[in-house]
Parts: sequence; C-alpha cells; structure tokens
Amino acid sequence: MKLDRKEILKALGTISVAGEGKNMVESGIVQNVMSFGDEVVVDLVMQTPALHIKKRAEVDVMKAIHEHVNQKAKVKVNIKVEAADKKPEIKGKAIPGISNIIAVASGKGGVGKSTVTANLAVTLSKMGFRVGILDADIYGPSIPMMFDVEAERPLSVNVDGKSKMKPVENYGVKVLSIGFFTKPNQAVIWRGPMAAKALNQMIFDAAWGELDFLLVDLPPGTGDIHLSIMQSLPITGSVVVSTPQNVALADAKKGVAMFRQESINVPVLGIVENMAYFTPEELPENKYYIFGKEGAKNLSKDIDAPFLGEIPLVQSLRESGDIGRPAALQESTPLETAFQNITREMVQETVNRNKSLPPTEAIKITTMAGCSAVKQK
Ligand SMILES: Nc1ncnc2c1ncn2[C@@H]1O[C@H](COP(=O)(O)OP(=O)(O)OP(=O)(O)O)[C@@H](O)[C@H]1O
Repeated sequence: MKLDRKEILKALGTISVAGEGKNMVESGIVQNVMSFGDEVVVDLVMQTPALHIKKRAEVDVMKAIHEHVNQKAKVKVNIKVEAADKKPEIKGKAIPGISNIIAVASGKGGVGKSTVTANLAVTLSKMGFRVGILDADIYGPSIPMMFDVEAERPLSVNVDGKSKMKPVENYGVKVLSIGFFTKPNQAVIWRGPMAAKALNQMIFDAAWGELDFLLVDLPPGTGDIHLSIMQSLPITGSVVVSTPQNVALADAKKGVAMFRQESINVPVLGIVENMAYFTPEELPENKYYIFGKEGAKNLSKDIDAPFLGEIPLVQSLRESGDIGRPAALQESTPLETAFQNITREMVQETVNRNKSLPPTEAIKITTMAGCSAVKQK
C-alpha cells in the first residue's frame, strides 16, 4: 500500500482551526507530511503547549487520514511547540487608577533627564491629562526643586481605612520624590532592592487618585538598581534622553539595550535629543551645534526607536528649573512649542504601544482633552 501525499494534505485540509477561519494546512500548523508504505508521519507546529489542544490535534489528524485516505494507515503525529513572537507585557501588579507608567531614563548623568521629565509632566497637564511624577533618582532627586516643593512633605491620608501618602501637588502635577524622605546634604546609599522597595511604597501606598500618566524619573545609568526598579514596577514604556555628543549617545544606546533585554522587555517609546543646539534667546534663528548635530536623531534611526524631538540649550530653561517653575508653563514661546511637540509624539507612541497589546493588558488613555490635543498639529 502506498499512500498519496497530496491526498493526505487534502484530508488534513478538512480540519478547521478554532478561531482562525482557516484549515490546518492553510494556517501553517502542518509543517511536513511524509509517507512510507502504509505509514504516515505528520509534523505539526503549534503555538500552545496546552496538552488537551495538542491531543485534540493529534486525534483530528488521525481521524481525517483514516476517513479520507485509508482506514488502515499507520499514522504518527509529531507536535513541536513554538511560542508566538513575544510581545512586551506589563510586569507586576497593575495599579488601580494609573493608566500609563512611563520611565524617563538617560544613560549618562546631567543630560537633562529631570528637566525633560518635569516639562513633559506640565505639558501633559496643560493638555488636560492627569499627571504624576515619581522621582526615583536616588543619586540626586531634583524634581522637588524643579516644582518648588522642596520644603514640603507628603501628608498622610486615610483611604478606605488605610493610611496612605498624599503626593505634593504643584502646577497641576502630583509629585512624590525619594528626596522627601532623605535629609538634604545627606548622602544615602541605596541598594537596588532597597530602592525598589521604597519606590514600590511610593506607588502602591500612595493616594495618587486617577492618573493618565505617571512619569518615573529614573537614576542615570544602567545598573542593577535599574533592573530592580524595572522588574518590580508595571512600566508601560520608556523615554530615553540624550545630548547629541558621542559619549552621551553611547550611554543612551546602553539605556535602550537595557529596556529591550529579555528580562525587562519594556518598549522604548522614543528618544529625546536635549541640548540639540545652543540658541541665544534674543537671536532664536541662530543655532550653534556645540555638542554635535542630530546625534540622538541618528541614533534613533540606527536602533530603530522613534525620535520624539529636540530641545535647544537655552539659558532660561536652566533658570526656570532652578527657580522651580518649569519652562513649559510659559505661553507662546519656542520652548513651550518644543515640549508640546515632544509630548504629543510621546502620547501617540503610548497609544500605538497600547494598541499592540492584547486587549486585556492594553491600557487606555481616558482623557479626551489630551487625545484631541494629539491631533492638533
Ligand atoms: N536644554 C537645556 N538648556 C539649558 N539648561 C539645561 C537644559 N537641559 C538641562 N539643563 C540644565 O542642566 C542641568 C542638569 O539637568 P538635569 O538635572 O535635568 O539633568 P539629569 O540628566 O536629570 O541629571 P542627573 O540625572 O544626573 O541628576 C540642570 O541645571 C538643568 O537646568
């Protein structure tokens, strides 16, 4: 007895795959069919390791061949399990009320990560989103100064019978900082797990209320402290800040690699180029590329990450940080526009990222005011 391979494939084509609207051959589950005399070997490749589904497939194959080809055929079915492309997933417990947690990172220190975080936050708030900042920069928490709340301390409030930390609020942004819990001028040595625990408390034991975005200002670098933080918080995506010069770019690349490594797997929403050029405020048309031109923009192309936009080096941006009033609060200035453009891109990338997640894990942006602002070009 010689069994015809074409007939076997035709028989396998009668088995439909649940939820796909295709048969087993069309869907690519049948990888190979071999026949020797009265023996048939069918190789299947499936995406599920579930035993009952594998068993069902094996039975279906045998039945189809016996029914449509030959009742006496000796059928052997090999099943290989191959995981589908791994999509980024949100790790850890989702936080009720907080829709998106975005980590802002930089490979190198001093490139303006906290400045960008503060200005993204006030821009999001101006667009109508509900925003918080968690300042996780254990080496030098600067968000309290940038929001002029250095002297304040979070109060304790009672939420459903539990005592919770109430974030300090200014310019429509809720802030909690590791700096609120350390004495000024006192160096604190944190180990990764300790920092992660403190941050977990600032997230889970705080009364954030409803937030569309919680921005996390990470410490500079890519050490084990980052691994602890990233693995314990349910991060939606990350933004990497870099200046255009090579030393900063090399570190930014490491930062992106950190987010993309398998144990972290946090999508990079994009790269921001800070200090892209120097521009004197009285001569805004003059641009001096003192740290090099478009370094971060080129890097984003190289590593296939979205480019969110650029911020010039401007004296008033430094001054506004020092006096505790983020520059993006200004109205109708080039800096306000620059931060608006970057924020819109970031929101758009967040929407794109959430769409690519399975529906149960996708996190929706709820404030329509913010969403319409995205479309307003
Ligand atoms: N585009 C800019 N123009 C002018 N000054 C800037 C700009 N960006 C940042 N600065 C200033 O540079 C200094 C460092 O910025 P910032 O604290 O934001 O950096 P950082 O990357 O968060 O630093 P670190 O994480 O190492 O503490 C601050 O004084 C800030 O005001």
